Amino acid sequence: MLSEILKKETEPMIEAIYSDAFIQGLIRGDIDDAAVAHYLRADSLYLDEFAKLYALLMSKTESKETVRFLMGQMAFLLDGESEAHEVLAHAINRSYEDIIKDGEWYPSADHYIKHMYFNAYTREDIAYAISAMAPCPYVYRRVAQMALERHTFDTDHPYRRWFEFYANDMNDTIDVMFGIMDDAAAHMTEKEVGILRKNYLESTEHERRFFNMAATKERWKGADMND
Ligand SMILES: Cc1ncc(CN)c(N)n1
Repeated sequence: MLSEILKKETEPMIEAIYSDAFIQGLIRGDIDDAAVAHYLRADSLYLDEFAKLYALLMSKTESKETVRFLMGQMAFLLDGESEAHEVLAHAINRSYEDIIKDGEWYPSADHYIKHMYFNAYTREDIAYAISAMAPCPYVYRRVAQMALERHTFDTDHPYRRWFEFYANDMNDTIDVMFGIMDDAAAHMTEKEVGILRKNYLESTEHERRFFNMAATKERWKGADMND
């Protein structure tokens, strides 16, 4: 099945994400506060758009079951992940609202969301957009599982609940997304399946870039000229 192949194929990239500065900083608990704030500013914008992508896909499917899933995901995103974000804001002793009020589309986040929108707007079958979106829950679940398997977090560890949230709350989302991709792949040509695969691999790389963007506090070069 396509999803099983992709899970295996992306495991080295997910190991790399796990070893990179952002996740390791969360695990050690000594990540730079400014990197966490940078991540939250980008991620609040990213999740708002991710929710709107579901709305866009709703208009493209005939399946009521898929519409129900998409609606549930929208509600979850508009509200649900705030729990994970609150953990990060609390760890750096700042209010979430205060951190995100000057959110910006930093380059890597900007590139990532446009990859998803491109697939949602230019292709009729929602499986293409879903293949670009599925690494979003999958990478976080896998990274969180790795962290919880490999480390014992003290109960008062500032980021423990962030890992627990993503290790546990993504299962239904991932199953449905992989189901949509696998069903589509079963009747697609080899070339079309190749696009699903490429979308998925690129998004996994985008996930890595997104964390590194926060760790390095990436900005547009032109933005410095206004400082
Ligand atoms: C960039 C990104 N990717 C994934 C997730 C987890 N839904 C997230 N919050 N942000």
